[in-house]
Amino acid sequence: MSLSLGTIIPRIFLGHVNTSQYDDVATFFTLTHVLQPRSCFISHYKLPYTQNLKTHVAFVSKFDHTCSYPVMEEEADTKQKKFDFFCDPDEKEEEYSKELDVAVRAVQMACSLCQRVQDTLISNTTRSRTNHQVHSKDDNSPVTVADWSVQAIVSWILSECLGSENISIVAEEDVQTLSEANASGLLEAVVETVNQCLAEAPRFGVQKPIPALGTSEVLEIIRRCNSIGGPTGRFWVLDPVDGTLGFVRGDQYAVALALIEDGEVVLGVLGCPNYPMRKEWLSYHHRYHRIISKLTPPTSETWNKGCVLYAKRGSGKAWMQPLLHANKMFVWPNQAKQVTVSSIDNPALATFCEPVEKANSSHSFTAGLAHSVGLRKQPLRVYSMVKYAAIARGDAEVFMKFARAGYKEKIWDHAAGVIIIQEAGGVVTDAGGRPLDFSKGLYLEGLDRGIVACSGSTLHEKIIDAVDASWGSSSL
Ligand SMILES: Nc1ncnc2c1ncn2[C@@H]1O[C@H](COP(=O)(O)OS(=O)(=O)O)[C@@H](OP(=O)(O)O)[C@H]1O
Ligand SMILES: [Mg+2]
Repeated sequence: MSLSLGTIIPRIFLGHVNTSQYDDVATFFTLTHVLQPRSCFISHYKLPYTQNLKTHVAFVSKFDHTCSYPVMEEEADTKQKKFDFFCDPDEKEEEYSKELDVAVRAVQMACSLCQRVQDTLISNTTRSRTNHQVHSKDDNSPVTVADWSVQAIVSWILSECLGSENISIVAEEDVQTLSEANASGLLEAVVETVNQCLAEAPRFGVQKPIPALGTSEVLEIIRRCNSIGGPTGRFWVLDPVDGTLGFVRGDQYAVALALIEDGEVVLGVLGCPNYPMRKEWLSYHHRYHRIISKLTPPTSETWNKGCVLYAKRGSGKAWMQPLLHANKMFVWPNQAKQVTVSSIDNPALATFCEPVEKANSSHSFTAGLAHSVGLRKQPLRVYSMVKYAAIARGDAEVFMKFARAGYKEKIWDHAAGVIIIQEAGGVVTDAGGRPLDFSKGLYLEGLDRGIVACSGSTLHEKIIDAVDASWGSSSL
């Protein structure tokens, strides 16, 4: 077993630790009754130990709490017994805990990075923004320093904390633009943004890189997020800045990270840095919220705008944390509260949300559906996966998206949001009522017409029936 940042140590462990990357070779003895829960993370590259073979001291840490524990020597014939203990049924509950913990910290850091970049973007003039900070992709959608920088830091944190040999990531950005000869200014800005963010890592309980990352390392950590997904194995899915249009306009956007195993989403983490303190403000452009926040500054005790939502498959629970305040230390679970979907099932009282851009979803088709099922309120048009967050938090009841024919939905635009809604008690399917299929590579292949997410099955069934009834006469 070789140790690195993020190595998991069973509470009961017998064996030798190969620390060949360091000066010493440590003999590692059983860690008996030392940790609750039964696993911990090594947060120091160096594992100090005494020369005394009977009483070793391991410095272990579950991110924030660095402690030292006496380690007792064990007899070799107890090995099997210890192994059985390690595989007890409680282990199930621990499944993906380490991944979730790391993913939430990564998304918290990403949100902090994005807030900084968005503040700079909207305070700069339109001219300088166009020239330096916002770029167009081949499909004319915008991409910013924040997209590449978030991809870099998430890639770095997952690899450092979970072991790079196990990390496979599907993510939205590639390094083509950054690698072009005329992109040196942009690349420099990305490297600076990445290092500025990672310098803050200890506040989030993550070790920072020493020395800071160089240009080629930053390019490499972005580039290696080039997995293509598929039906088997484990891979992460990242949308570094979902709703980039909302982001550059100073409005809503999200950071979305999910873990997929054998084609199923098993973890979802969704950062919504501009989620307002009051749900009614979702329907206003974010600049109103900025003005209001300035008039009534939040105290450290109140829930500021912005949150991170997360859920583990099969837990039946979804959670929400506030973003970490400046100068505060992240201590798990960082004031997390459970969230559940709304109990409203009367369409007349329900709120439905949809994409802001009518190019992304037919507003006229959803208006017809809304009318036929009796949804009476104005649609809530919000950029990005913040719509999924609104359903999971109980702030809206329905989300519908009907893209133009031929558009293929990407897995990173939905994975994190889908599992969070499902674990919060809601339902998400395609317009034929079938689950979204994350096992077919980068796209939601086979998606039937559109996506319908609801707080409950009553509303969901009504909408699915209405789609069938009106599809033939639609122009989609
Ligand atoms: N033509 C078309 N049709 C459907 N969907 C599209 C289309 N073009 C882009 N996209 C994807 O939509 C993501 C933006 O989120 P939304 O779909 O919620 O739209 S909106 O931003 O609120 O208008 C957006 O995510 P980001 O690229 O991360 O911003 C895209 O992946
Ligand atoms: Mg997206």
